[in-house]
Amino acid sequence: MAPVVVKSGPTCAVIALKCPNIKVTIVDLNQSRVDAWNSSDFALPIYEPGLVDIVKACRGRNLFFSTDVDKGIQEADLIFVSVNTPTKKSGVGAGFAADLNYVELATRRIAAVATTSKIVVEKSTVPCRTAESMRTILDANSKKGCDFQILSNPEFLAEGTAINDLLSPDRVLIGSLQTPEGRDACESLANVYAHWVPKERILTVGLWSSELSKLAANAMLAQRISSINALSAICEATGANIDEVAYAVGKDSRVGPKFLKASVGFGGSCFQKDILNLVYLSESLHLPEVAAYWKQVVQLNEYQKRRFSKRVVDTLFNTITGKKIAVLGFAFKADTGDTRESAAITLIKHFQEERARVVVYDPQVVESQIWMDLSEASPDISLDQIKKQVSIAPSALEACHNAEAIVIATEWKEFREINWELVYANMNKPAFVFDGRLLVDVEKLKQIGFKVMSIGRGDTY
Ligand SMILES: NC(=O)C1=CN([C@@H]2O[C@H](COP(=O)(O)OP(=O)(O)OC[C@H]3O[C@@H](n4cnc5c(N)ncnc54)[C@H](O)[C@@H]3O)[C@@H](O)[C@H]2O)C=CC1
Ligand SMILES: O=C(O)[C@H]1O[C@H](OP(=O)(O)OP(=O)(O)OC[C@H]2O[C@@H](n3ccc(=O)[nH]c3=O)[C@H](O)[C@@H]2O)[C@H](O)[C@@H](O)[C@@H]1O
Repeated sequence: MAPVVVKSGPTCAVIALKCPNIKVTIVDLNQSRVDAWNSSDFALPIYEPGLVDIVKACRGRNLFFSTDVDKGIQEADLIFVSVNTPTKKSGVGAGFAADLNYVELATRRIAAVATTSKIVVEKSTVPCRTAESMRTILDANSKKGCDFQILSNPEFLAEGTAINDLLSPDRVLIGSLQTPEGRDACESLANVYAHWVPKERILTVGLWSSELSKLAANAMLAQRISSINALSAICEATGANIDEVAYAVGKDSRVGPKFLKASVGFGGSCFQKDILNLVYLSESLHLPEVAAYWKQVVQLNEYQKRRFSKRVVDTLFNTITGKKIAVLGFAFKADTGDTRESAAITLIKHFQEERARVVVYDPQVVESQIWMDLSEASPDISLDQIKKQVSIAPSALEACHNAEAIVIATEWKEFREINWELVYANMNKPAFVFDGRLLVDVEKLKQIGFKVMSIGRGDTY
């Protein structure tokens, strides 16, 4: 069997690793990304722990990367469509609905060039019933004798832990039409995963349930973070400690301990996008109360970021104008170079508005990405103007030099291991640490002399 993949590097690299008898070709229109996947020094387009070893083991054996989309489609029996589905920026549903243009274009291309029957797998996160639109396009445009079966197979990996998530998934979900042909297609895909995933973890359901389950899973994960972040505000006002509250609540097996870490706000390319998508779906279905419920998860997240920035300003004697603030971390979480919807972008924008001087350090995010994100966040300000206020440091130590305050925006492990005595010696006094990730040892830093403010702790100053 020869699946071809429209994008989705980590997933398909793991399929190639675990299924040496399957030829996997990842096709992407983006030449520079494909060049990076094929680069001789394995400088891959994304940073993901463990990925490079898999690509080293499989590339050229049964894993190939190409921009020749048409050839990839023609050779494949199984096609994963994993193109981007961002939030629409204009037109009907702008700011909420998913932009399905890339999915539609990829589907039309499959219909146009396929000369044999295929199983087309919807891997992108999409609104409920998108598979129906894909089937309509394929049926209306296919050649005689070409039959297309559409499956939904949502991706549940998280960035930074993608390889582990893929190697030992909690579940693999496959949705299909409940027709004999639909069930056969479902079994073919299940057989691919069965190379390494225990059978009881491969769940097969109807198409629409599968599509909705993906949005539901992300919405419920993000809802837990907004719930704990809402409680963090109460902790700060009362002297309770959010880590202790999360621990106590998470011990109830009905709640569970995961995804209860209070933070400066969730980021990443999917949580906000997928919840807004769910909000739009609910509104389209004339369910305004349901829409309002999910919308609040995103609104609370915005509030959390604003609340944190305000606490910085309030604590620094109500003004940060001209003060140097070191922002440690720019990625939306640790162990990734991805910055999409990162809380750091919003915080820096707030600090810019207060006319502070900001120095950023992140161990993985490249400089050009930081400048691009900050420019996009402040479209009315030129990059030259931004660079007068913001600079990028090559290490955490240098970022903190002569700063009045440190803001921890990403939970990189190396920030836990900083030489805090040295950092303190080189800072202006009083030296403040604002921990947006509950990362530092508060007591240790206080002993050194720092004034420490943690999310969800009112007693740490
Ligand atoms: N990034 C993640 O960790 C996860 C992403 N997802 C979902 O997977 C989908 C893809 O997400 P990302 O990989 O983050 O997006 P991305 O924006 O990083 O990559 C999408 C790629 O698709 C390519 N592309 C677009 N149209 C194409 C076409 N017609 N033919 C060939 N290539 C085409 C683009 O050049 C781009 O490189 C989204 O629906 C997202 O919600 C789901 C779970 C996890
Ligand atoms: O659809 C997707 O794209 C993916 O979205 C998330 O994965 P991801 O965004 O990569 O990373 P998460 O670990 O979920 O973190 C998201 C954000 O929440 C924050 N977070 C996470 C957990 C927590 O307890 N507290 C918290 O603030 C993280 O720092 C990060 O900013 C989901 O966890 C994946 O299951 C899903 O496949």
